[in-house]
Amino acid sequence: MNQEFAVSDAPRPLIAGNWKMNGLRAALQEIETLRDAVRAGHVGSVDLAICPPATLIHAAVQACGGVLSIGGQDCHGAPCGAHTGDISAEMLADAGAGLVIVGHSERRTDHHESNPTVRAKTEAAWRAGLIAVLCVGELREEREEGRETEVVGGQLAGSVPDGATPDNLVVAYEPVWAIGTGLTPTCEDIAAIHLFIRGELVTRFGEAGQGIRILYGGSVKPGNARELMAVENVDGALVGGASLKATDFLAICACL
Ligand SMILES: O=C[C@H](O)COP(=O)(O)O
Repeated sequence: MNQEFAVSDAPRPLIAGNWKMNGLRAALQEIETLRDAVRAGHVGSVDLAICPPATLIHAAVQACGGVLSIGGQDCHGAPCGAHTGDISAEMLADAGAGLVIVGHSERRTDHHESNPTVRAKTEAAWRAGLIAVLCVGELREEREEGRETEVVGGQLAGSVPDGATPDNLVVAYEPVWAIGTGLTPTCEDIAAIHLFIRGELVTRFGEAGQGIRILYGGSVKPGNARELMAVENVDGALVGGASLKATDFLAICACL
C-alpha cells in the first residue's frame, strides 16, 4: 500500500443506509430529519446516502433537498424489456437516484444471484451513470473454515467489471453472519479483510484502487460505530436496521 496516499488522501467517508423492504410514505419524515441535520451543520465531513424501497425513491429525492444521495437497492442488467417486477438502472437514475446497491447477500441468497449477474448489474449501473455499491462477504461456515479471503477474493474477481474508479464503485464488505444478528467481527478481523480488499483493488486498478471506498456492513449501531469506523481501510458503513431511524443514523454519522 502507498501509505502516504492513504494518510493524505483518504477517501471521504460514506455512510449509506439500506432500508431493505421497510418504509411506507410516512418514513419520508426520516429523510427530512436527515436533510435538516445536514443543513443545520450537524453532520461533519461525511457523505450520506439512503437506499429506500423503490416505491419511495422519487419522493425521497424530493424530500432530501439535494443534501444527501438517494439510491436503489438493486437493478436489472438490461436497460428495459420483458422482466416483470424488475427495475433498470436507467429507471433508478430517472427517478433521481445517484447510486445502487448490487450483489447484496440477501439478493445473492433469495434470488440466486451469481457473480456474473452482479457484474452485469454493476455494468448497468455505470451505463446509467450510477455509483455501484457492490457487496461481498462470507458465510459463517466459510469464516469458520478460514476461507473468507478466498470467498471475498472470488466475489471481487467475478463481480467487479474492468474500469472501476473511486467515482463509480464503492465496495461493501458485509460478512453474512453479521447482518441483522448483532454480531460483528473483531476490529482485527475487519482490518485484515479490508486490507485484503484494498490490495485486490490496487492490484487490479492501480492508484484508483486506493481511492475506492470500502464500507463495512453488518450490525453497525450507534454503540459500536466509533470503534468500527476507526479501523484502517474502513471508509464508512452500509447500515441496515439502524438506518431506519434518523436519530440512530445521525448518531452513527457522528462517530466519524
Ligand atoms: O445492507 C445492510 C446490511 O445488510 C447490514 O444490515 P444490518 O445493519 O441490519 O445488520
